[in-house]
Amino acid sequence: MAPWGYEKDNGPAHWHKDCPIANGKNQSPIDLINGEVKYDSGLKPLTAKYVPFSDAKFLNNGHSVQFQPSAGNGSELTGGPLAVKYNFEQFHFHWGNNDTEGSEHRVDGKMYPAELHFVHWNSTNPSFKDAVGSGGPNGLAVLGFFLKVGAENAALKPITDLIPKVKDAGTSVTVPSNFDMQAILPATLTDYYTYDGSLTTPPLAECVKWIVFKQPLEVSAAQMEAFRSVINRDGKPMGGNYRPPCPLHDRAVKTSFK
Ligand SMILES: COc1ccc([C@H]2OC(=S)NC2=O)c(OC)c1
Ligand SMILES: [Zn+2]
Repeated sequence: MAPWGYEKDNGPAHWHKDCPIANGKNQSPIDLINGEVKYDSGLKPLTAKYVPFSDAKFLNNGHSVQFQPSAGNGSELTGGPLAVKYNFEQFHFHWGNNDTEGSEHRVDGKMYPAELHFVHWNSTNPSFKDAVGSGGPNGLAVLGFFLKVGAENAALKPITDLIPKVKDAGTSVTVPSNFDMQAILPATLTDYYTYDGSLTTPPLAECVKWIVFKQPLEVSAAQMEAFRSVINRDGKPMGGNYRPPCPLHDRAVKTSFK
């Protein structure tokens, strides 16, 4: 099989050939159906502490654009549905070629123009890679933020301004050390959906505690156009780099809100 992608000949319907777990019972993304979720009063507040990065890269890996600090930077996530501390690893995006599509998760069937994933790994593992392979849904904790078109996102501007420098697959650029990642997050990390799921691209490992926020972040039309100018490893626009929803099977989706 050609390396996996999102085209007709290598897209999500083909992934099971190299990754049989694609047809597993804990796959992501899913459609978050409000009539089927259950409020869980036991969910604690989430705390994310992102410390300034000395050397971080913004890169085009052929299927997304990704912010990646050097390992062991000390940024961490605790609370919510998480039993232990998780270390920040990277954040990246999924988006569409128009405003009606692009997010991986959906809410009552609605897609947003993009979705931002903040990736963290369970600190009881020696590394991110070990956490991915640790088995069970507590290896990674991924915060999912929907993006909708509106006001310019000043916190994401230092990143979206770098996009022209990573237009082509395999390119990367150093991120200015004054980039404040904490500013991207809403002031309080409340109102989220949480469920056990997987990576949304190969290897599709079922190692993710998902935390998807109900309130979308806003980005400007110009910022969305910046994402749509990115080219993938096949030399085509990267937009459309989202997996369609997977069956819920017998999983429960809990909410921190009524
Ligand atoms: C080996 O590391 C990986 C591999 C794939 C993914 C995909 O799974 C989700 S979620 N988004 C993705 O693009 C990943 O993200 C955490 C990390
Ligand atoms: Zn992702």
